[in-house]
Amino acid sequence: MLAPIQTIARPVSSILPAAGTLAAKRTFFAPSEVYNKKQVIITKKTGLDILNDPKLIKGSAFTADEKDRLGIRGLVPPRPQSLEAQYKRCKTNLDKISDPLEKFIFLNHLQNRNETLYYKMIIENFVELAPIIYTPVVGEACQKFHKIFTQTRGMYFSTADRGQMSAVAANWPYDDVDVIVVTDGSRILGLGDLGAGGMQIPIGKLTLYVCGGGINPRNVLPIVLDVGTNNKELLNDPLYLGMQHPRLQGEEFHAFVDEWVSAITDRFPKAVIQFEDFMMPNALDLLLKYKDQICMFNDDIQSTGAITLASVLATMRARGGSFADIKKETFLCLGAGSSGVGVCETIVDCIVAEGATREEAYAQFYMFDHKGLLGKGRDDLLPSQQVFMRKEIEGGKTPAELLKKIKPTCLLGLSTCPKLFNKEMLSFVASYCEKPGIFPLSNPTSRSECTAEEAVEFTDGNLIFASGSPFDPVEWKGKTIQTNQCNNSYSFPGIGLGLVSSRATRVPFETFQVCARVIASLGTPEMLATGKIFPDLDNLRAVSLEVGIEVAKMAERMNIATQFPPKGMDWREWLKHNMWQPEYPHIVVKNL
Ligand SMILES: NC(=O)C1=CN([C@@H]2O[C@H](COP(=O)(O)OP(=O)(O)OC[C@H]3O[C@@H](n4cnc5c(N)ncnc54)[C@H](OP(=O)(O)O)[C@@H]3O)[C@@H](O)[C@H]2O)C=CC1
Ligand SMILES: CC(=O)C(=O)O
Ligand SMILES: [Mg+2]
Repeated sequence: MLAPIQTIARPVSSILPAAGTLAAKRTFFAPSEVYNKKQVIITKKTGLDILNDPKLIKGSAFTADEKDRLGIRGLVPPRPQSLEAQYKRCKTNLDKISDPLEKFIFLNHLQNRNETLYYKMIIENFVELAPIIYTPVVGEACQKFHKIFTQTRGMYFSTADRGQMSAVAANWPYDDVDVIVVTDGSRILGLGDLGAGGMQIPIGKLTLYVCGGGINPRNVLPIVLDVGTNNKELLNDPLYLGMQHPRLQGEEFHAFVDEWVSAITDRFPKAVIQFEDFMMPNALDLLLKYKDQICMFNDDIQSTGAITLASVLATMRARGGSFADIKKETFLCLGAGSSGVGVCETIVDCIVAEGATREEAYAQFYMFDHKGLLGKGRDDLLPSQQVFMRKEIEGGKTPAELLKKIKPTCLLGLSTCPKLFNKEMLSFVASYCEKPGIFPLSNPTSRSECTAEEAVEFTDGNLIFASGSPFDPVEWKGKTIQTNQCNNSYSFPGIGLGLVSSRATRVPFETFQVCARVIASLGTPEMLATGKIFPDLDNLRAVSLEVGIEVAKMAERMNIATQFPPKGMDWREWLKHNMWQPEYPHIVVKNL
């Protein structure tokens, strides 16, 4: 059960523009597929074409009437079975597999065979299967993409398609696309450049959009921009599936992405575009270039910022304080890449909303990269990093050298380097701070800055723990200390639901502030007392609904919404209504 949203000290609406006269702007759009209580698909396909389409197939669940109407009588077993019975058979077979990558491959095949059954499987077993289709196992699947590949999914735009991207975009067979997740595979989790193998990340993220955010799976599109790879092993591997040349850089890279953005927004003007796992500085440069032009955001920079801010705000609550206490925190952040900078900027935005100046807010941060502190004398920093520079301290000093001076109350790990949160650091922080925030956020598990066991042992159980990849709760001195997953998978599905339901034209920075405050308010006092700061992953749909409602309302207040609840419905009802459920559709055959 979720706690009701608490009233927040300073409502985010106060930092947003006042709503205009919205009534005049309402454009009640025509009833669409999701508007029907029963999902209906109209197709011209019949016979084997239906059985070979993962969006249409029902396998043994076709009724006698459907078998006749769709021309498949005799092509499937005679006794109709329910989706429930199919699910049970499939889960029994999945449970026989012990190797995580083999489970991934089984689920991958299921998705390519029968999408409805696949999404039902994930929704019903979210906590168990999210680590398979998402971090950590998806990381291994990306590394081995060219070795385990059997069937294509999504779209690839490569250097061979330059000058023809509109024609390539036209090849996608569905006109309605609500959400696109796109990567160039240059920084996949903390695993580096995996080239075209990065495709599993957009596929996994979109599964979370469907299962966690209720986005219609028929309207999602995973995309790889194949601009080459600098991964030497892949460049020399005869099985590699991507373009075997070095990555485009600089102007050539930007011209490539510009052409793609133009082609894709012409073809799918309603789509929300999530940029994912682009390396620095491209990740930030692309965000800054497109954020005011199209409906896009960068997941690693912005939705990671939202969920990490939520974790920090919820930590304030777990200590018995309020969101405003964030102004008293001291943050030590290991990692100054796209996520490190994005997370810290999102926290700065919140501190400013709580009444501090931007300078005061930046002064609460100590940021490190592999050369040490971003401090005096560092002339190698990007503008996005320079704002976090500590001009009063020599650049390059190590966290260990500065720990006693800075006395951080919150540790952020976005470094891709395992074990950086060591015993010395963790035990010191726990010696003066009540419930320090210990957030090793690097993925997959092998890159985590510490494990949950290490964090609990070295802090003697005095902590709030949230990690990028999942860790089990830890038994400590007769108590169970709860762990949390601070991953953007908690934030982007709800953000997407709100943006799609309101057909927002842009994704303003307020989106991520709204999202963070909603999620930070969801923990009950009982949960917070055990170290649990937000609901478990199996409540993700409920979390996404709350986030989505507030994001849609924000879009309305900011005059960027172009779609509104039909007469008689409020945003809550509208979003609930829009959330896709894993049920077989009614199929109608028409010569289109
Ligand atoms: N939990 C979540 O939801 C999310 C987690 N992440 C994870 O965060 C990690 C970082 O992602 P991202 O920022 O995009 O990656 P980047 O490659 O852009 O940045 C990595 C940063 O870590 C720094 N670094 C490397 N070694 C050390 C070290 N020993 N000490 C301190 N800093 C170090 C790098 O410094 P330098 O440039 O000097 O080498 C760089 O600033 C990844 O593992 C990713 O999976 C990302 C998004 C979401
Ligand atoms: C979670 C995520 O987006 C990442 O690790 O890159
Ligand atoms: Mg990512």
